[in-house]
Amino acid sequence: MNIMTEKTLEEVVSSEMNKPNEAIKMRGDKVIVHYGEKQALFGVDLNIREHQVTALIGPSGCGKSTFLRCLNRMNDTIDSARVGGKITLDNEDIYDPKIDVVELRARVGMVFQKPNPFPKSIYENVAYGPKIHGLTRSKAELDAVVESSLKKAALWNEVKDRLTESGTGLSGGQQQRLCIARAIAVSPEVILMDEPCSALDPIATAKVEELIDELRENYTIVIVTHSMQQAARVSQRTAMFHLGYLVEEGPTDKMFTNPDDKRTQDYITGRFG
Ligand SMILES: Nc1ncnc2c1ncn2[C@@H]1O[C@H](COP(=O)(O)OP(=O)(O)OP(=O)(O)O)[C@@H](O)[C@H]1O
Repeated sequence: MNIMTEKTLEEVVSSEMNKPNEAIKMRGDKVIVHYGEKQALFGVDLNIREHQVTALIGPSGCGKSTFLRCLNRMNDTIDSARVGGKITLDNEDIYDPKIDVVELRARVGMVFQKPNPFPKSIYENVAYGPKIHGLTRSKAELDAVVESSLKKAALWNEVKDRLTESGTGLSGGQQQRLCIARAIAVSPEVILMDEPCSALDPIATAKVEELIDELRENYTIVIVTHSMQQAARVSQRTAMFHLGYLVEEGPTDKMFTNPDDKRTQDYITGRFG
């Protein structure tokens, strides 16, 4: 009898632990993008789950970066780009005219393919965002934000004695973690990463991948990657794009072992792309 009760409890606990986090942080609804006459996305419906890493995969030119840039309105900076459909953050339409784009980009931060620290000190690179957003009231508070952001980006120990040195003097992998610290410093809710490891060597890549896994606890992450191994290592959900369409989306382990669509199967096994 006791054994039965224990087993039932164990089952309950285990099913609770294995329950996927269903909270939707961002919702893409029939997202369409044109660059001038050329259509790059054809009605993409894709939800981004909170505290999960979503990997966007697919052959070159399929629209992964275009979709990623829609999520914090970076496409606004491209003159020819027109975005249609609807994208929400916590159920709020991010293309609503009332939305302050600067504030949106603080909530939905971005890390680019090539590390792009400002030609300023390591300290200033991280302090810049909190300063312009008025997030801190004293030098001591700003120091604390810089330190905690560098710690969260797993860079503090390597730079704590050289905060006044230029950010551009760091190694590529350190520069990318500095850019992640810079994004974290304004307390984003979502971090977009566009091939963040493509300019890094395998050791720096492993560090950034480890970091991505740790960041998931506090942030929602969307990453564009060409590396199937990377998608499999860091993400919980994977979305496969092809020729501007979302082919399918699902749990990463399923997408890599038993995808529904032949195009996903062909892509992950290297038959095209
Ligand atoms: N700024 C732009 N102006 C015009 N066309 C663009 C622009 N950016 C992207 N495109 C086009 O939109 C389509 C999708 O490009 P996008 O960069 O989103 O694809 P991707 O899947 O991220 O590719 P890659 O893996 O090569 O980075 C491509 O046909 C591309 O040529």
